[in-house]
Amino acid sequence: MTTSNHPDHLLISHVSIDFPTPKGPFRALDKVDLRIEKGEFVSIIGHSGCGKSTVLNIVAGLYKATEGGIILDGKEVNEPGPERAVVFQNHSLLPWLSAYENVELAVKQVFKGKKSKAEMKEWIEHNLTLVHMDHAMHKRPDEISGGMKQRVGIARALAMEPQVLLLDEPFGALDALTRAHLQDSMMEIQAQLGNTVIMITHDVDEAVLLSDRIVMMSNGPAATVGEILEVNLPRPRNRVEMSETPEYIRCRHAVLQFLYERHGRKEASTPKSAAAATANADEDSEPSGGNIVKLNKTLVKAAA
Ligand SMILES: Nc1ncnc2c1ncn2[C@@H]1O[C@H](COP(=O)(O)OP(=O)(O)OP(=O)(O)O)[C@@H](O)[C@H]1O
Repeated sequence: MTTSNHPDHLLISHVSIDFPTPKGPFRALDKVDLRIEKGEFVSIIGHSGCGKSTVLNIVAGLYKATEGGIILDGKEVNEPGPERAVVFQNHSLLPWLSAYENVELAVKQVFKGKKSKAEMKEWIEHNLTLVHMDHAMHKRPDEISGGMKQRVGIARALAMEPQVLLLDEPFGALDALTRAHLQDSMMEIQAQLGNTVIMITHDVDEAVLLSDRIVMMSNGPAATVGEILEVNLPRPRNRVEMSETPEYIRCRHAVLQFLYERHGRKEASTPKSAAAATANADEDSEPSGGNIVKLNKTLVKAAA
C-alpha cells in the first residue's frame, strides 16, 4: 500500500442514503465509513443491488447523501468535479466523435485557458498513448472494439488529471482476454501516475489482482461496509506468478467466504460453499438489463 502523510485523502464519512419510493423512503446505504489514502487502489465488491454504484455515485457527486458526506483533501464535495473522473462499464463515448475528439472534449473542459492548443494536443495524444490507443486515435467508436472503447474512456478520464479515478465495473462487459489486458494496463498506469482508484467489481480475481484493499459490502437494504481485506501482494503483480502464492489464495478465499458463506444472498435457493462458488460474484445477479437502465439513469443525471 502506498504510504502517505495524508491518511485521510478521501474520507467517506457516515454516508447513508434514502431513495424516495412510492412506499416511502428506501434506505439503500447505512453509515458507510471508509478512509482512503492517496495513491491507494480500493475495490468494492458485494452482491448485486447492495449499493456499490450508489457509493461511487455519491463520491462522484452524482447522488447526494441523506446523511454524512465525502471529504477530499479536507474539503467536502457534493457535486461532480474533474478531480473525480468516472469510467462506466459501458463506454460513454460520443459516437460521432473520434477517440481523439472524445478525449479532447474532456481536456477542453478542464484545461481551457490553462493549456495552449499545442499543449492540449500533446496531452490528448499522451493519454491515448498511455492506454495503447495511439494507433487508432482518429477512429470513431463504431470502428473500434469494445476493449478499445473502454481504453478511450479510461484515457478520457485520465486526461482530466483526476485525483481520484472512479471505475464502475470498467471491464465487466469485456471478454476474458481483453479484460486481462486492460487490467494489466490499469496496473501499469496506476504505478506510473499514482492515482487514487476506487473500482467496483463483481470479479474476485480482478479485485485481488488489482487492489491494495478490498471493501466487502453487506447485502442491502441499509447496506454498509462488512469487512475490509488488505491485499499484501508485492507490486508489480504478474497474474500467472501470483495466482498460486499463499497470499493470493488467502485473499481470494476470504472474499469468497464473505460473499457466499457469511453474506450469501437470502433468495438463493441452494446455499453455496465458498469452494463451490465461482469466483464471479455476479453469478447471482440480476439480468444485465438492470445495469443498463441504471447506467442510463446515471448518464442522464451526469449530463443534466
Ligand atoms: N435512483 C434510485 N432510486 C431508487 N432506488 C435506487 C436508485 N438507485 C439505486 N437504487 C436502489 O439502491 C440499491 C443499491 O443499488 P446499486 O445500483 O447501488 O447496487 P449495486 O451494488 O451497484 O448493484 P449491481 O451490482 O447490480 O450494479 C438497490 O436496491 C437499487 O434498487
